[in-house]
Amino acid sequence: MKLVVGLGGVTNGGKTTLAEKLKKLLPNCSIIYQDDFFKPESEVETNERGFKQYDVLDALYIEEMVKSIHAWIENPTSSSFSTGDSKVTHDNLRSAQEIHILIVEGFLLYNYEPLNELWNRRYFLTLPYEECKRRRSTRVYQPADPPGYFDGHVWPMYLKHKREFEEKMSNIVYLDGTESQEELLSHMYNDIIQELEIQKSEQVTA
Ligand SMILES: Nc1ncnc2c1ncn2[C@@H]1O[C@H](COP(=O)(O)OP(=O)(O)OP(=O)(O)O)[C@@H](O)[C@H]1O
Ligand SMILES: NC(=O)c1ccc[n+]([C@@H]2O[C@H](CO)[C@@H](O)[C@H]2O)c1
Repeated sequence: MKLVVGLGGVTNGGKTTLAEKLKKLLPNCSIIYQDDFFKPESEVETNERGFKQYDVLDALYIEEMVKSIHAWIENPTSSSFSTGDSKVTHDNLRSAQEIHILIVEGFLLYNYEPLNELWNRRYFLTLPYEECKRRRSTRVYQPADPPGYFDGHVWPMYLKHKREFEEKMSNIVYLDGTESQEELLSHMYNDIIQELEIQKSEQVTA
């Protein structure tokens, strides 16, 4: 059984932290990081205000990411998807060897149509503007955010993309990024376990 999980959400919402904690708990769990598919700086466009356009699909080799997801679906045990040591704690997950879970984490997952048929479950981490801006100001990207970048590019693009996918899809599980890491972990873990149980019962009845 394979489960492809989208963990989307706002920048600095805690996606990487949460994905890595989940991987330790879930059986045969791999992660694909959308940030690994950014184009080099020289290929990212600059707008008339001098802002590099990083928070748009065009800044990413998104087709390569789609290929990586397909490669995992074809062969989830391949060595290019490290699964680490998981501790299967849930009693009902007896046949853990047969379960393979892929978490794809990224800030722009639900605005690219070819990806939308791949998700078994979609999550989306949110933060209020102030908290997002505060967390982002403590991070150093390569290249670093120039002054005014958050208000002039990052946040408006976040709102635009969120509005666009919300017009088209409704089955998204929202996670409040201001909750503690433990709360977020247990929320998402329990939800994934439930989803696995549903898939298992569907397999039995099929
Ligand atoms: N639940 C939480 N509560 C408070 N702070 C958190 C929480 N989860 C993560 N953080 C902190 O927020 C910052 C961003 O976390 P993380 O790198 O996991 O986010 P991200 O969504 O992957 O970010 P990005 O994709 O923009 O790089 C880090 O400093 C992290 O320690
Ligand atoms: N990884 C990169 O190349 C890079 C460079 C500049 C900015 N970013 C930011 O990463 C966030 C997504 O995690 C986006 O908000 C980008 O602005 C990434």
